[in-house]
Amino acid sequence: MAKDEAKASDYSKGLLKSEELYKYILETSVYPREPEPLKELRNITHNHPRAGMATAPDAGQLMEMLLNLVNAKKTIEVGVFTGYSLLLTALTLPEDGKVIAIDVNRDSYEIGLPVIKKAGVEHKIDFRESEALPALDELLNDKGNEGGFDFAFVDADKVNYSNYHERLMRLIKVGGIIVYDNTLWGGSVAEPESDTPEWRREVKNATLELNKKLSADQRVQISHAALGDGITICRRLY
Ligand SMILES: C[S@@+](CC[C@H](N)C(=O)[O-])C[C@H]1O[C@@H](n2cnc3c(N)ncnc32)[C@H](O)[C@@H]1O
Repeated sequence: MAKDEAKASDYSKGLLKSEELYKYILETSVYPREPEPLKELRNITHNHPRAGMATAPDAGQLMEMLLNLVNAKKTIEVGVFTGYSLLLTALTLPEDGKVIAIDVNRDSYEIGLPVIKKAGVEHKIDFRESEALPALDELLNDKGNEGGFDFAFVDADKVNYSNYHERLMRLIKVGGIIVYDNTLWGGSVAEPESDTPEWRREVKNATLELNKKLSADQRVQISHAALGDGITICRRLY
């Protein structure tokens, strides 16, 4: 199989009406423009038993554009795994840009680290092995960090997204962007309770709550996009 041919597992996150359509998007618009280091990291991650956790490449492509649109220089990432979205961020930031990357698990970050080093962008990454809540609170302890970030990407434990939102709303500047991943949770948000297996329900309910909260939050402009597993883009208005 050619390196850029979409693999069966690439479709699992797609919320489109057919796998063919998702394959078409990936092969026409995403893979041909995906930087080489990201391809390499995606291929390494493909063999990981939890490969499905990596950010979908089509969502990544939009994220790259958003980073560019806000001229992001200082960003926060919550949930790194092997580093697909982190490497994408580091490649997009200017030479003097910085991403604070938070994850409880350093081991998976180290799987992608050789690719990050080879790409020459490790100096832009401040990796913090920590639970996200205390790490964000630590950032907030320094008043100078309030409104000090241009962009945040949240892709960790879904049940805490509401808590992350309140902290990130203080850390992100007015006009800055927060992106939440998995806000359609495999499509389960729109299915009857009885169709959702027990193990998915806690996150489904947390996602339903988050989506209502973001919709009602007048401090942000939002776009709930059916990309990857669903992403919600929030732009801080005040
Ligand atoms: C879906 S993966 C992130 C995928 C990543 N964005 C990528 O592109 O590959 C979720 C990550 O969140 C981390 N995580 C889960 N709960 C966390 C928490 N409470 N605080 C910090 N990280 C957490 C996990 O260790 C895991 O690496």
